[in-house]
This record gives sequence, C-alpha cells and structure tokens, in this order.
Amino acid sequence: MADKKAVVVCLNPAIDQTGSLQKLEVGELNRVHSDNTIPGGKGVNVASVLSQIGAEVTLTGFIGADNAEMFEQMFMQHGITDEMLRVEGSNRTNLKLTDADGQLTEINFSGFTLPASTLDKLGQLLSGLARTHKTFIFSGSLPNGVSAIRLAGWIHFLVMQGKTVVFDASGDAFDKGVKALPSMVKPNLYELSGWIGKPLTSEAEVLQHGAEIAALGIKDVVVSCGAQGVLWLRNGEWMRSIPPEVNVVNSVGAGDTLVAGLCWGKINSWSQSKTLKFSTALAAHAVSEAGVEIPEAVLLRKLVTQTTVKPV
Ligand SMILES: O=P(O)(O)OC[C@H]1O[C@](O)(CO)[C@@H](O)[C@@H]1O
Repeated sequence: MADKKAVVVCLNPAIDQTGSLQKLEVGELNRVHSDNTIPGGKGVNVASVLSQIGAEVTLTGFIGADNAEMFEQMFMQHGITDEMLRVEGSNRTNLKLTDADGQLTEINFSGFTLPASTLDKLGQLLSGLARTHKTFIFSGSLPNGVSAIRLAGWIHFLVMQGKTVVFDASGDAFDKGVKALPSMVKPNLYELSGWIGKPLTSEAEVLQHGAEIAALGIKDVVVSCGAQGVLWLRNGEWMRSIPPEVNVVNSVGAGDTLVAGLCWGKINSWSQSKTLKFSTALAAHAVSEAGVEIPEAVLLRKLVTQTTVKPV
C-alpha cells in the first residue's frame, strides 16, 4: 500500500482577491463587476488539491496570525494537518484581474517580514517531519527575511536524507533552489525565461534550457506552457501533454494544480505518461473555474480521456 503522505511547504501564503472587469485600462479608473476572495498562495493551493485527490497532507511554512482564519477554515474543510508557524502580521492580499477576453493581470505583493528566529523553528519542524515523511513540496515565493540560500539549505537537507523534493518557485529562489538538486522542478515559461535571463523565442529554446536544468542533476524537469500543454524531461527524453480545450474562467492556481497532480503520480509510483495525463487534465479543469476545487470523478475521467500525451 503506497504511503499517501506529503508535506507541503508554503512560506508566503496569499489571499487571492479576484476582480472581473470588461477591459483593464492601465492608468484609468477601473470598476469590477464581480469579485471573489479566497485563501491561496502556491503551497496552500498545492496542499488543497493534493488533499482533495486523496493525499494525507501536512502543510507547514509561515502564516500571518492576523488574518489566518480564512486559511484555517479551508485546512479543516480539506483535512489538511496544519503545521504552519504563526508569525506576527497579516498574510498579503494578491490582486487578480480578469477581463472579458479571458486575460489575467496579477499583482502579487511581497508578504510579511520574518524575524531570523522563526527560520530556525521551521528548520526544526522540517527535520522532525523528515522522520515520518518521504515527499516534500516547496512551492511559491519567499517572504521578506527568508533568503534564497536559506530555502536552498532546507531543500538540500531533505535531498541529503533521500527525500523526494518537488520544487516550484521563481526568480532568485528558483535559481538557488535548483542548485540544491530537488527531484522535480516545474517552471512555467515565464520562470524559465527568468532563469536564463532572456525571453524564450521558440520551443527549441524551451527544450534546450529545460535540458540545462536537468544537466545540473535534476531527474524530472517539467515546463508548463499554458494552453500549449506541458513538457516533461526525464532520462533525456521529453514527453508532451496537450490539454483538452476548456472555457477559460480563471487560470490562477492552474500551475499549482498541475504540481499537485504530478506529486500524486509520484506518491502512487504511476508511469510518467499516466501522471502527465492526469495532472494536465486536472490543471485544465482548474482553468475553467475560479479556485482550485477538483472536478467530480466523471468529469475528471472525461478530461483525462481528452488529454493527449506523446513523445516530443
Ligand atoms: O508566491 P508567489 O509567486 O507570489 O505566487 C502567489 C500567487 O500564486 C498563486 O498561488 C497561483 O499560482 C496564487 O494563489 C497566489 O496569489
């Protein structure tokens, strides 16, 4: 019986405030016609999806004590074990603006500032969790006070103990984190282009730079390419998935849903193609609704059937 346990590390949760408007006019007054506010942040979303699929999820990291209730309710609803360290202050609110053409504009804030003493506490917590868990997922940006080097240190510590570490971040955090050699990384095109320091102009470039990441010593490099699907490099071979066409409502959290699906495949020791199909279908569904609720079984099966996977 596979061990269904996973630890998700979210260092910088966010409340996602989404507003829908006809057209975003930069520099003008914009009025939204509908809105919603939900608990989010990359690790929080991954934990939510993983627990809905059936994993036993422990969520750790940091959470601002002043507005933690919305998160706590969601953790309870999904049966997530809450090992988040409470820190002084509020979690950030990130703005997501969607327009009538389905275009998404995101404004992500930097989050709370952590004192150095809290970082040591997380290190101790991770080392305790490493005694009972083998799968760890680090997802999302760093709040003020957490250096990318510190993040890389946590990843390195777990890798050295033979843990499976899945890693999804951007900028300096991604750059330093990949050097700690996690088992799997999942940049999107924007993050990959940030890593190489220039725009990506063709798929050949995506494949080339993805291979450079793998050459550092990373077993699985997954690049999410939005509606174009997902590319996954393992053992020198690229595989591609093409998602079914869906009605785009809100793509916030789709990448996190993909990460959760990939982890679920790892937890269950599924083949690469089964994992890719499943996680792509799950992410396609996430795009078709606000939030990261998974579809009911019949719809999920349909989306999986409509997703194609083939070698590149
Ligand atoms: O930690 P970052 O990179 O600022 O991203 C946080 C944002 O990403 C999301 O997790 C979606 O991927 C949102 O819920 C959140 O607002």
